[in-house]
Amino acid sequence: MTAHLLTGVLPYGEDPTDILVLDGAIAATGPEAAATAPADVVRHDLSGLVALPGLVDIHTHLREPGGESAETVYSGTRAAAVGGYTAVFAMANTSPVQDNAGVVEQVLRLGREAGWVDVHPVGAVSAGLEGKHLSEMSAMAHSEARVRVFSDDGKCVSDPVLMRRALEYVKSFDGVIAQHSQDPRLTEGSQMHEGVLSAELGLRGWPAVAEESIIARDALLAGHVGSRLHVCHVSTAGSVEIIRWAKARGIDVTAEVTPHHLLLTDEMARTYSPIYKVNPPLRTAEDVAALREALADGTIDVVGTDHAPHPVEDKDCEWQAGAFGMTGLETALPVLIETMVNPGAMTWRDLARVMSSAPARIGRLEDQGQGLEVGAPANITVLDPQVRRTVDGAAQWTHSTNTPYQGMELPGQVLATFLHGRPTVLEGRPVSQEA
Ligand SMILES: NC(=O)N[C@@H](CC(=O)O)C(=O)O
Ligand SMILES: [Zn+2]
Ligand SMILES: [Zn+2]
Repeated sequence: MTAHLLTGVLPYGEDPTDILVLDGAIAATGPEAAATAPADVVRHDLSGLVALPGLVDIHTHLREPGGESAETVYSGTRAAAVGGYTAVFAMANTSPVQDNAGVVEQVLRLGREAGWVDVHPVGAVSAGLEGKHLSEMSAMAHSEARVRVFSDDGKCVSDPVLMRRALEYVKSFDGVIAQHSQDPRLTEGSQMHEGVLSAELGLRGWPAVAEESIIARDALLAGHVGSRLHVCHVSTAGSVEIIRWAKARGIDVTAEVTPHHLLLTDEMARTYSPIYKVNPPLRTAEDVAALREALADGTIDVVGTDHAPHPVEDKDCEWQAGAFGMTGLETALPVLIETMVNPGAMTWRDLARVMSSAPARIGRLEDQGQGLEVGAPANITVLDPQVRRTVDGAAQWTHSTNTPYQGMELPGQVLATFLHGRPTVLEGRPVSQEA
């Protein structure tokens, strides 16, 4: 395997050093890196650029099988690599659903063939995402895909008995239930955040309580059975309070926030453009402030993109008819720099925690999220935090164009990504994996 020498990088934005990548691992840093490099090492001058451990996305929709008009495993994982990711958890709401060993192994294989990032299929909680009976959880856990994260994401596991059983069941293989917290009865026909603005715009509201009541219930259930709960895409200040309370009680709960909920508000609905239609909906400025604070203080553990590509026809329509979801893999890091790092709310080390090590731990990954120490697997992303770029959906690598940041200027660009010692991105562009 080719050796790579990354010269002049700033690990976690700190002191400059060289990093030697050899046989898929970080072999040496500092003066030793160049001194011990083999003669045929490939040198990359990355002076002054920030190096972070490869990012891990706990919440990605790759859409394959079944949704190839929006994304494929290939296009989605290539977009992930360009965004600085080295691993993604692929959500189960595909067609057929990832609710058995055969489908999760198919997604695993497609991910390996593509070679852009490590793909970890999420298993559905219920058969067919129907919320009635448990899926083949154990078969998925013990399959080659080694599934540890289970979710009906897109739908809420609303039946408390089924949720309790799922929480109990995953304990035997150290799994976690990742819940899409949305009470279905309280959100029938909902279009946007329920508040002053939904009344003004005449769009049916999605109340905060529909999220918060499910989180409270699930936290109590997880505590009761002594299991692990992960809360997907937390979007309200009230949810943050409940999670803080649950953690203080010692309940094993982790929480995730999306980049879009850290930056955008329900005000975007004034455009009536379904590009801003997402589940859970964009909330108020007060909610955004509470989410940022919770991410900084550790109440919210991770950033998950909830990358949700949709074909043009499902977004180029009136609000009511539009699909829920927005793309996010190629803009997550820029949005986090804009909302958390540049304002001084988080350091690069904090960012590495919420975008790499914590999601790897929640998903029980062994070869991701270990940092930039000698001996760690060489999963590395190198970015220029100074450059500012205007987002253009048509120029992104994802197959879909439903980015909510179209035309916005955001800081930061990933210039290089290394996956197990092999470059997947150089000079900001994907490196052909054909060789
Ligand atoms: N976030 C969304 O608005 N949509 C997601 C489903 C989900 O994450 O709940 C999708 O699959 O399109
Ligand atoms: Zn969801
Ligand atoms: Zn999702």
